[in-house]
Amino acid sequence: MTAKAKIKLKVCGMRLADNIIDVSTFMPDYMGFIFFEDSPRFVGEKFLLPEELPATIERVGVFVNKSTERIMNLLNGTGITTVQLHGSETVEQCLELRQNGLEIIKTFSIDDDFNFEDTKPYVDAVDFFLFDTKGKYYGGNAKTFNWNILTRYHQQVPFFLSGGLNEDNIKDALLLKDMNLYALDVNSGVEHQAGLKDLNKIRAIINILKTNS
Ligand SMILES: O=C(O)c1ccccc1N[C@@H]1O[C@H](COP(=O)(O)O)[C@@H](O)[C@H]1O
Repeated sequence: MTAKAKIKLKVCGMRLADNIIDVSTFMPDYMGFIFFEDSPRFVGEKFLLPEELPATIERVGVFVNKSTERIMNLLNGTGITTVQLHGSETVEQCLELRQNGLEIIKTFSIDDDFNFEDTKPYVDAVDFFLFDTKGKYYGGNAKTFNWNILTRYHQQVPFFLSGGLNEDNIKDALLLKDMNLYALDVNSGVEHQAGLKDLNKIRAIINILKTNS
């Protein structure tokens, strides 16, 4: 019998060097950096990661409807090799970015009417899906969706779960682990203010993950 893999943690929306280093002491599996100008968590045009950031923490660039050329330019010199595509990016663009050596996380915004057939064309073009709550904003809506909808998911591609995750609901999110859940993605639910993460909330989440997965 093979042991089930531990559910991974991604802390997204990081932008301030000191806060990045402080959060890195908890060793989340992934950290996300938002390259979307309209977000309060936008990292800015000339973003560079602090050199002290441990190499074992995977870095993810989050983009919304940017061209491949623009994504490659923005990532140049950052060392980021995974992208989270959080808009209506096509299968063709996912393949193109893969050909440029990037790992692909493709987001789908979920509401009660979401049809998981829409994810099928992407199966061979991405590494992971990310299921986030459909809301007013592209991301960072701070709301959960009805996770029961995931029973309709075909489970071919491992997925990140996001949308309003926090220390009060993360234990329930872990109950999805038999559905090809790969990682939990926290953002606004662990903040003092947009882009500034609360270390106590991160610590609480790490402890819940340690004792429940
Ligand atoms: O956080 C943002 O401002 C943002 C803007 C544009 C695209 C994605 C964004 N964040 C992503 O949204 C989800 C859910 O966040 P939350 O937990 O509901 O705050 C998460 O994957 C972030 O990466």
